[in-house]
Amino acid sequence: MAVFSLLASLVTFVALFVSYRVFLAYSLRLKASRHGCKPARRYKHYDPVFGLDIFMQTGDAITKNRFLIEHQQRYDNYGHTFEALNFGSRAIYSVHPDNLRAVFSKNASDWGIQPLRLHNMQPFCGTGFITTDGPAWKFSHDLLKPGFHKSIISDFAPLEEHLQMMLEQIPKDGSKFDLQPCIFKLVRPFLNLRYCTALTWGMKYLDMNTLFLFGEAIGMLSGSPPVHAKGFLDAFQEGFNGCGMRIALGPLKVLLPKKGWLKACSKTHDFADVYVERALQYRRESLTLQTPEDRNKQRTLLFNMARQTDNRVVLRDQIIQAMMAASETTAALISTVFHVLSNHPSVFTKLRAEVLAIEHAPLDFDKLGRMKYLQNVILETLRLYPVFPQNNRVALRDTILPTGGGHDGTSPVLATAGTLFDTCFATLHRDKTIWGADALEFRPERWEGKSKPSTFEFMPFGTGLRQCLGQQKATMETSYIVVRMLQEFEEIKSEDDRPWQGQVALTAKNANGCLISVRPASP
Ligand code: HEM
Repeated sequence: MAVFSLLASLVTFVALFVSYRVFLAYSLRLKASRHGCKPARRYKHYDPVFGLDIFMQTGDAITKNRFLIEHQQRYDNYGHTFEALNFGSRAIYSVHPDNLRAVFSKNASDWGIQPLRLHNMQPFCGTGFITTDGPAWKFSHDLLKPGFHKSIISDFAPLEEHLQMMLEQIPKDGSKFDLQPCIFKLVRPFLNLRYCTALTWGMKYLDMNTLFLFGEAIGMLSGSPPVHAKGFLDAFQEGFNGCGMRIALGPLKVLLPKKGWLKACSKTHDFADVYVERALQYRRESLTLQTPEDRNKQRTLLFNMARQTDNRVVLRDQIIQAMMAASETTAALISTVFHVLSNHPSVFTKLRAEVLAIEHAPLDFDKLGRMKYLQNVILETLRLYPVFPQNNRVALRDTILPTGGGHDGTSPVLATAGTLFDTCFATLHRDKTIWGADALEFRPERWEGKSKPSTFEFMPFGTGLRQCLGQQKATMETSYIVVRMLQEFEEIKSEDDRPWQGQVALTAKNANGCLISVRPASP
């Protein structure tokens, strides 16, 4: 009797569940047809159940530095918008500006990142602007924002100091060298100390971003890291990579070993806690901090957050996430600018003329900002080689993308809650329907005309509420380094015939480095 009643309950449950699913499917279809929605073109999967083939192809493309090419080919084959399976769930791939407007701006509250990231990244970096949506994101954003004020990020003195050390070491006899690792040491937040000590030239242990983030170049200038930083660099990298792997592997992440990763997370926390304690101490003493050195301590991003909260976990989470956001970004941009300049002598000559015209007067934000050709070179570099080439969101509720559906790809597309939206800025920025027939050419002059691309046609720093807070800092530091290098060298020549090949982790840089030779400016 008990078995019978158990069976009956089970059957009722299954019937209710099936009816609910049917009702859901029906109401969704109704909603879709009411808005004229049609499905987008379907990716032809070999695995039609989970779509593991696309996952494997993407992994293979990453290891062969063909990730961006693979994406471009998919869009060439399927058009601006298509759908595919993502571990059995639905994913919509789109580089259509109207869809980007919907996802990043108009209907941005329908889309988020928390369901994708928080559970995968929390042990490493907790809750912050990278891992949350809604009020939690807003809280983090508001904490960070004051730390990016122009008055804080416009001091180029530390950058010049580090640049001088690099300049001393650059071979000036016309021999070829790789500028990329050198630049990465200049502005990269975290240096692999083992790698740096192995280099015979370049600036040792320098770090612009850690200075900005928490006020210390982690032992780089002295050549030995402080005790609390021992092992930190490896731990941070392992923790960060572990987050990326967990997101990429989706449900397969259970296969990843956890113990080592958690240890790396904990090591990263211990390191960050040291700076959090210091920032809180400055907060307590802030009224008595009077000297210029003290005021410098107050210019860090962490101190600016500690002014607003004394919650240690909040501060730790934010500063680790800020380290992640800053990681390799400016360095990748600077290094790519030199790649293009060394490969385009006429651009180099034109830019150098602009640089020489300002003579050696001190450089500041306004002066650099007014150098039109310089800014156009940077924009054009970000167009063809965006540092963040790809981005994604997940639908938090049922919502509609304005285009991409039906045979001609112009009907709206229904995205049900949980649908992944994936876009590729590298493809968007090379779209001939937006940029014209010469879209693949590096031509800074294209930015001189009156008609500028819309925010949804060119978005190297993202757009909408989550737009990059470090944009001005990154572009001004890049401007500064480029101007100073062109003051120092009258020729920067490429020593590499290979094209730029995107090595994509979170950011993209040239897999082949930046092999150049230089000729110092005649006195
Ligand atoms: C060339 C350099 C850089 C590029 C191309 C870049 C790009 C981006 C992009 C595309 C986003 C939006 C992410 C999204 O919508 O999901 C973003 C957000 C952000 N970036 Fe950058 N970034 C750069 C440098 C930096 C630097 C140096 C910092 C300094 C710490 C920084 C801090 C941030 C922050 C805090 C956010 C999140 C803003 C928010 O959600 O409120 N970025 N960045």
